Amino acid sequence: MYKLVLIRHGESEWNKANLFTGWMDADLSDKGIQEALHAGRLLREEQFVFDVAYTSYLKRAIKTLDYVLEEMDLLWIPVYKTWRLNERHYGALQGLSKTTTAEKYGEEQVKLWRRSYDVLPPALTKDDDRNPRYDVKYRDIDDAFIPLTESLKETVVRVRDYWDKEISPQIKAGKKVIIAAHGNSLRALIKFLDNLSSEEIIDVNVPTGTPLVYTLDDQLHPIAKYYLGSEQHIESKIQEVAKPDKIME
Ligand SMILES: Cc1ccc(S(=O)(=O)Nc2cc3c(c(O)c2O)C(=O)c2ccccc2C3=O)cc1
Repeated sequence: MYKLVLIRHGESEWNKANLFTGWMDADLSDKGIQEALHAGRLLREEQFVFDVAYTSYLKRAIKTLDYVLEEMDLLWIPVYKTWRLNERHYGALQGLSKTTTAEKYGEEQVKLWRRSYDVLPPALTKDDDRNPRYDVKYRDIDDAFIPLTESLKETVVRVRDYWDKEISPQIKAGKKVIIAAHGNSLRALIKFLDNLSSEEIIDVNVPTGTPLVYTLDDQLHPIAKYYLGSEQHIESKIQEVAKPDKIME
């Protein structure tokens, strides 16, 4: 049996402004920093220990992990950063507000996108300065892997690829793993971990800054999972992300 801990980054400045973020590298808000510190304290109090950590190339997840590991006095463990754990790419919606999105694309289109698993938002054009190709973080990545838009379906493919090749062998080797990532990259992981359909995953929404603890069997199938924290705290975090105008990223 193995334990695996997942944590969605704390609130970012763009979450606070309610803007589509995706691969834009928004920083944590003060509230997001406090969420990360609180998660680290909870994990320390429950005497969790990790041997290795994974996160994305985006600072809101990297810093969440850093604050958690600092609270646990585990800044010394290996941390692997990968674009494959990045948030879902929202294409040309990145940077838009709820009002602008509805004005530009209409309420009906927004309703369709919200409940879809494989519908692509409008793509960035190659010359758009938001194209990850122009970001030094992704300079070593083949053009074929650089997204100009993604649906959750594409996010599942890249997250599963990394899970199968890098993370699951470490867990099977007995390493205690924590993954700090994003709303949709964690939904992608949960989809195949829990063997959920593309309809079931639409309603899954991971609270921010709240450790999700999995117990996995020898084949890495979930036996149990629970959120760490007081019942009241967990309920309030679940309510926070359940609000209809909160994007799941
Ligand atoms: C920045 C922002 C835009 C729209 C909203 S919303 O109140 O309409 N709720 C909403 C909207 C969406 C989404 C959503 O979860 C949501 O709550 C999406 O998941 C989504 C996924 C891919 C493309 C578009 C969307 C989407 O427009 C909230 C915040």
